[in-house]
Amino acid sequence: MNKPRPSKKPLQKSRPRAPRPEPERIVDDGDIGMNARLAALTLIDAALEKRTGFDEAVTRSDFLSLNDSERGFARALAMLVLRRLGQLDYVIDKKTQKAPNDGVWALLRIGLAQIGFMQVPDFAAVSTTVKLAEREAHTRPFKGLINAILRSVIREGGLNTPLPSRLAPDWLFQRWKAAYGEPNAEGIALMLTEEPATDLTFKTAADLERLKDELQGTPLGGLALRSALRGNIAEWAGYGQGVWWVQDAAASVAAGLLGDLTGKTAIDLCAAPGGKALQMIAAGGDVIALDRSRNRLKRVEENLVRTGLTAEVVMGDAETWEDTRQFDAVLLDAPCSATGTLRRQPDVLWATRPTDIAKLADVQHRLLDSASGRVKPGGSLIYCTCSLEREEGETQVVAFLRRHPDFAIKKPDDATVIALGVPVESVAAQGWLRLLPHHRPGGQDGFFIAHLVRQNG
Ligand SMILES: C[S@@+](CC[C@H](N)C(=O)[O-])C[C@H]1O[C@@H](n2cnc3c(N)ncnc32)[C@H](O)[C@@H]1O
Repeated sequence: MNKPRPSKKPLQKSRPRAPRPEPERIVDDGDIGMNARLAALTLIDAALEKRTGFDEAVTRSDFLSLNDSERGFARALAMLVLRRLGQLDYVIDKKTQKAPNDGVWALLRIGLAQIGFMQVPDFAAVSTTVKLAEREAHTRPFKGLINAILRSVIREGGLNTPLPSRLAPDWLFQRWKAAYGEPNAEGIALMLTEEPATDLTFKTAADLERLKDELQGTPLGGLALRSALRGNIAEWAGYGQGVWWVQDAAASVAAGLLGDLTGKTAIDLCAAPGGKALQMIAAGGDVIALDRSRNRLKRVEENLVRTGLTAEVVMGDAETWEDTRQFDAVLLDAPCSATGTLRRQPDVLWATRPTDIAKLADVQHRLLDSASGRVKPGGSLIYCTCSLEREEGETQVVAFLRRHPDFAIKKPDDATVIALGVPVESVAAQGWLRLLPHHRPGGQDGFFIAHLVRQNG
């Protein structure tokens, strides 16, 4: 099993224990049982193995053969472990003299997560974890140890909270510290433990105004609204009418920078599932939504049908797509490490390796070069990634401007920043936006966004 657990090095001093957080919504007194917990262990293993591991594991037949409540519980437990991995590993590290084997470590993680953060009675969390330990030869001898550790945490009233630097993978924390300074790195790492709210982007301001109370929403600027609702979004007001779609507030800024696109042509070169393309259409643009993934393009089609918006949908590779048209607006929301989505995808954060960032930066470089040729003179190129890594943002744009002196950065003016609800600390002196997850109260996806304009002539 591939796991980023800490070594037995001297521990940092812990902070005072935080109040016990709100438990997850799924309740289990042990009835959901062993299958769900075994499935959670499998999901966690898969998630730590590779970046797409979690998403693949939830579509496998063994997972799908579970009943609804087992699947729900397994998913919630696995996600919770991944969100709290740094904290859980910190506690296990503190409670053990010698690092236990991988199987014992994995069981302790799920046992502690249930005790610390789920509405599972403590006795059920302990007994199911011990029963799982009985099943395997390499964990059976450690039943007593598991029982003792879980009970000691219960006696202490919950889990100790480590310093923020222990919440995220150390190598990423060190990068963030080097890029943005320690307080920002800590702010980012703390966001990992937050369950994000659902942000919606509206077709029109009138729709947002009409539905904001029913959706228990807080307007975030532009056409974005943060809803306090939970549960099935298909049952929320306005979903059936297609007047909004789910999109993080920070993500909505990228297309928002293009403003009114009436009478203009636009292309989203990496369009699926379509959030930014829908925004460009709603802003009046004549839009092409291009993506190389047939499956993901189905989501674009579904979103277009539901919202009643229209675009030319094209399956193709943005780098090599042979089409000589040039556009008033080109949006490149490039494939990236997605470290900025840590609140929504903690699994991706733990499975990312430094080599992934270098490989993705190379792809982004090529996509940017190709995208530049598709911009009309005087037109706009929006480059964005939901990554916190400079190689996928700042460094990329600085190098691009050196290769393409016919482009310049357009810094958003104050009125645009205010209208789109961009936190002021997210606007860099160089003119690009570096939206960090903790810049917005309640959090947001981390994004890098640059508006590049091709000079005329
Ligand atoms: C970050 S997502 C895009 C999100 C989208 N812009 C939105 O707002 O909903 C990146 C997308 O890029 C697509 N992609 C990756 N490499 C590509 C390529 N070379 N050409 C076209 N699409 C690509 C992926 O299939 C994925 O759908």
